[in-house]
Amino acid sequence: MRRSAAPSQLLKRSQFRPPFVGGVAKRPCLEVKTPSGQSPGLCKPTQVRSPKDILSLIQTPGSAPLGNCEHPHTSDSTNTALTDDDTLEKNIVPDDSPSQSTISDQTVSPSDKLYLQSSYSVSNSNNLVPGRDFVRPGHTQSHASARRPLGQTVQPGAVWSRQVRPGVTPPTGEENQEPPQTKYYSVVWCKRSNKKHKKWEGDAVLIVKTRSVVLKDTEGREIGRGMGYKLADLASLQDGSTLPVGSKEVEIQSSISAESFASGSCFIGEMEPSPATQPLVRPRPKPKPFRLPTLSRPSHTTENNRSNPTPLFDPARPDALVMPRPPSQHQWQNSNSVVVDVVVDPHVSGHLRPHQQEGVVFLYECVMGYRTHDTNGAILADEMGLGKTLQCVALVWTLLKQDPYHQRPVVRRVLVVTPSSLTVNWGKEFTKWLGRSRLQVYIVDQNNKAENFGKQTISPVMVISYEMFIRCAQAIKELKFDLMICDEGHRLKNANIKTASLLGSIGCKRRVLLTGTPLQNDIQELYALVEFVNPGVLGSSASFRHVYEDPIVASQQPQSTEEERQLGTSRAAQLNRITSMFILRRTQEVINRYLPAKSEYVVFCQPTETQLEVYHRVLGCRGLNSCLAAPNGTDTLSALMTLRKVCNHPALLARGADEETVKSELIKEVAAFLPSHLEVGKYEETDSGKLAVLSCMLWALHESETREKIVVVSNYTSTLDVVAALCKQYSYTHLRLDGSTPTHRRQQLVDRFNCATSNDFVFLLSARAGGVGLNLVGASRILLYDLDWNPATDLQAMARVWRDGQRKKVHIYRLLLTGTVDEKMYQRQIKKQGLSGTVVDARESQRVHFSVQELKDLFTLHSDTACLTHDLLQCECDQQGGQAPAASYTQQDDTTHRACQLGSTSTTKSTSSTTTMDQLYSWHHLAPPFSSAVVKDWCLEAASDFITFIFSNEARTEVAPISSPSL
Ligand SMILES: Nc1ncnc2c1ncn2[C@@H]1O[C@H](COP(=O)(O)OP(=O)(O)OP(=O)(O)O)[C@@H](O)[C@H]1O
Ligand SMILES: [Mg+2]
Repeated sequence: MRRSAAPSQLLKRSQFRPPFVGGVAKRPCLEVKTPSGQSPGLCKPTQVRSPKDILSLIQTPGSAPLGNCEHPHTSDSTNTALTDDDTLEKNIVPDDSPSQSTISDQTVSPSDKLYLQSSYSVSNSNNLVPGRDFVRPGHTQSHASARRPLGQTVQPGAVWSRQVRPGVTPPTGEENQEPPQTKYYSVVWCKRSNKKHKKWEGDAVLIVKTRSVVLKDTEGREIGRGMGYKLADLASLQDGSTLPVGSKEVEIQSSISAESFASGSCFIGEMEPSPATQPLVRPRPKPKPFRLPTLSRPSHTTENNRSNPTPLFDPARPDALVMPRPPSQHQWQNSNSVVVDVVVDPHVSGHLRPHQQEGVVFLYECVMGYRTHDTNGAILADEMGLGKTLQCVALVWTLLKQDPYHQRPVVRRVLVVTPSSLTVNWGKEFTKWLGRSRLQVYIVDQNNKAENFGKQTISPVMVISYEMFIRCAQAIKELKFDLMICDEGHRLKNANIKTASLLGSIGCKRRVLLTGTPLQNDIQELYALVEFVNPGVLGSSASFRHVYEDPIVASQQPQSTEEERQLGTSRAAQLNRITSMFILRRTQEVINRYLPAKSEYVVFCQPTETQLEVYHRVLGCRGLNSCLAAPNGTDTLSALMTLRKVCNHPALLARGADEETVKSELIKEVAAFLPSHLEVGKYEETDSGKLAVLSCMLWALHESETREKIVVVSNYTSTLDVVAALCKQYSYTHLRLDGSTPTHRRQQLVDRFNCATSNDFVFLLSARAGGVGLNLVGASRILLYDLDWNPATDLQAMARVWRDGQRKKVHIYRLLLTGTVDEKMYQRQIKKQGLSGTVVDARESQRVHFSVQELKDLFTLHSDTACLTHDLLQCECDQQGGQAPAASYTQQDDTTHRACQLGSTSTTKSTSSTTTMDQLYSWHHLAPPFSSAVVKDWCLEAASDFITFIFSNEARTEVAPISSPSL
């Protein structure tokens, strides 16, 4: 290897700064809401109902509203604040009229006796869908009188409540009674009137508290409230009772259980699994001793294979992966068919890891509609590198060739939509696992036009990038695909973007969405993704917001009441229960044993004099201070971006270094006082602490005999220019993949880099263009030159190297400039604030919201510390990896042990999630001098002159034998 002077020898320490030294309890009250179809009087949506069942459900004897009488205080408005019941008591309207009225038999016609509660469509469907299963406005019921019990007297004072039942003494002395529990009723409502025949306008849920009620429509929106009712009146509500609520009048249809309200199923409907669906986690299917009886057989079938079908692959093989058989209801719907075992081709199934087998079964059940009725979508949200592609390959190949009813294959055409950097990779994965002879893939590019796909018969699978898809959407719509797979599907999290709406309009109901990024951080995004794969399952956007989002968000507020917390928890649990029927997520722990060990380092780099000077100047800028005075998304981001550029390299602020610098007012202001030696394209190591560290590390790695390669990741292409210039200066061979790399070049670059015999030493990767999906296992080291606000983006980047197929020990480095915004961003990540709904993505400027206090903190430079983050931990260790005298940092997780000791391996379990404060506390904490005994990484050691602090952690795994397909 070429011997050259180490950059650390060329860089003078003098160019750097000298080293641093060192509620009020509420009475129980109830709310009522409109059942979106779940009243006990109705059958469970999943049950198949006989006509008799249905009749019994819709025949409801009941009582009717009585004439006009005194009303409690009621209102329609959502603006009227419902006071605490204590207050309410003071407002109670005296309601003690002694008069009684009698309902005459004459008001009831015989036909009224059979009251058709037609509010709910009795559908065979699994879920009750608002808008489909709720009563439609305008539905007239002339049954009001019919629901009155005949000849009974009613307390007019209690007027709107149901009549007193015979033998029941009207309650008196309310003030001595225990406040009743909150109750919930399914009701119909209409405008208040004296008309005999009510024209019910819709369903609702009535929440009855001690003396007050709340009326919510089927989407969970409040449409009325009332207060000052008599305890006895509310206590005696029954089916058929009527009650005024604001300017509305409601009639009780049935009561709703507290559980149904708590879960929200009274609004959204219950989503039950298909009766015969097996639990997901099951042992590998065993061959069955007997063939299941055929439900029915087409009478006209005479061919032997139709009447006596055999599975395509032997289900009796010991390692056979046999798909679950259709549940009985599914079989009924295909009553002319025989059932035959669907067995995954052993050529593929032999390679599947246990979690992948489970994933294939899950996907199969979802797209076949076995897990739930009427839905055929699934989200496979396994963490990065778990082999989602292989699971899809196994699914596609199975569905293309087999059918449980032994008719025609379940799918004939499959559409795979991926980011442009992954189209070729999908082709390669199909070939890798199936071989070219089994299946060929049609990758849309300049040579293979989307519209020509229909003209060829060789390949049933089209792979297309999202960008290309937008251009060819019309042609693709006409091609009629039976299964659609959207890779890195979190980009569809916003239903309004063109890609999502165009993909949604493709008439293909079997949809699989793949994403390695967590879904649960933004509940609206979760809704958008679910709505894409299984439209309607979570109700309308409005009902989802009222029923799930608002209560869940409210329960997470620090000032939330106990009642709000309980409701939020149960709604979240219900949401989880519903989505778990079609969302599967496994963490990297399931493949850790197949992966080599990895070491992680957070490296705090010493700022140069130039950096400190420019940083200070930027902080003093007018533009930045006006941003503090009146924060707004765009200016804040621009200010943060400017500071981050100083951290990466101050020459990036020279005008014309990138497009941003031309646009930004702040940068224009900064450019005026930039030291004159900083020029575009002249990126000296002596001007940037991070570049100096990187330079030393690259040199050490290049000079070593290990022949290791490294991936360098940045969020900015301009920063990649800086690193590219460094590589050029030292003649390091390098490849680069960023947004400007043509799609067809991307996989070529990846393949070339991964090739063991290639000389390419550095792979420069833009986190945005290539952070997801790529396999860069040719490198065993990866360095994140800067961080993203979203920790998931960083995790995605790191997973490019530490993934299945990697055989060497992996080293992951993150560079931060000490005391600067770099550290602040990192702290937000470890404090789990990165995604907490305030900062989601710096690219989405309109979504960035900081408080003034947060901004002040972000815009403060701490030049007197070796590691602000270590200070934040309040750790009193010896900073040489040794043990702290006593753990002064309050650990939330008792199981985390303090492990500043050398050689100790963190017991941190999650290797794939963002490191937390607790976990960081248990890492090794290292301050200079960095001897090799302390640092244990010769690359870092080479750069130790420019490092102020290091956090390091080693995750060792029991390495299982790595099985690769024989290709
Ligand atoms: N069972 C297996 N045996 C060996 N290698 C496997 C296996 N499953 C997957 N791999 C390999 O692991 C690598 C990662 O798989 P894949 O790209 O499908 O991951 P992923 O889940 O899509 O991750 P990401 O979210 O990062 O896209 C690929 O190179 C793939 O070929
Ligand atoms: Mg992938």
